Amino acid sequence: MTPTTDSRPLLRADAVSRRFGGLAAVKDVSVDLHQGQIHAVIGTNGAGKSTLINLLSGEIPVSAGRIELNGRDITRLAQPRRARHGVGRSYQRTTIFPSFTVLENCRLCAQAELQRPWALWESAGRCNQSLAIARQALHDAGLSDAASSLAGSMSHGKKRQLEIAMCLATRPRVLLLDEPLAGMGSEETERMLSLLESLKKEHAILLVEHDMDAVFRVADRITVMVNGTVIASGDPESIRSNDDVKVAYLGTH
Ligand SMILES: Nc1ncnc2c1ncn2[C@@H]1O[C@H](COP(=O)(O)OP(=O)(O)OP(=O)(O)O)[C@@H](O)[C@H]1O
Repeated sequence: MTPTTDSRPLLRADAVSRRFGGLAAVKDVSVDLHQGQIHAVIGTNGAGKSTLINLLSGEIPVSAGRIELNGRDITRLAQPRRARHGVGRSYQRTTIFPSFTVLENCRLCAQAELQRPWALWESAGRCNQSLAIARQALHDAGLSDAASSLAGSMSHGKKRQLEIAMCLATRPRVLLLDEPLAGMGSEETERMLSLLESLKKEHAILLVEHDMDAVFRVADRITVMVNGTVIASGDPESIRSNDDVKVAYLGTH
């Protein structure tokens, strides 16, 4: 069920901006992420979408604006602390450890979140808590059957699924997903879209994605960025019929 917009957002960005020298990569952008919703951010190359994710995840600091998680100001928290408070992210490029098994990849993420860095390399069997979390993450990401496969030997689509599982192993409440469908075939895309639909029940999801068919199918809300600014935000129907969006992004009148 899609929540009403007056329910409290899990993550809220209020007029965030980020400059790189003379370039305003993100300008006064506000977005709300609610549990039960997929909020897609679309825009042309260089529009500022990945920078926005980096600002929300804490990878880079804002130049201006405020970010709240569940009503709490997290603007000044660095990425590791935001992650511990429930902000998880995936990256545009695959970030798995290819020579480890699928389960080990997830266990390392779970262990990092449990803050036992001194135990990072101990055998999986001895670390029951992180192992249980990792197995749950694999289950939620639909990868239980691949637990003992070498991560590097899997298909591109399964690797992207593993990245989601690794993110889930940090037990986030918010998922910031940067192009999870990139490079996928149609079958892999379908599997990922079903996964996103099931994950939104328990999470607030921000989806940056270039595959417009997919975005318009799964998004509950869409924000359109051009040159660092938001030109439109609303439900998919209102975005599809928005004249500014048609001209600036979809390329039609
Ligand atoms: N670390 C950085 N230093 C300087 N400029 C940057 C940095 N990161 C991003 N930019 C610039 O900020 C602008 C926005 O980049 P960003 O990667 O956020 O766009 P995007 O919408 O994610 O693009 P794409 O769809 O191609 O991934 C671009 O002009 C980019 O060159």
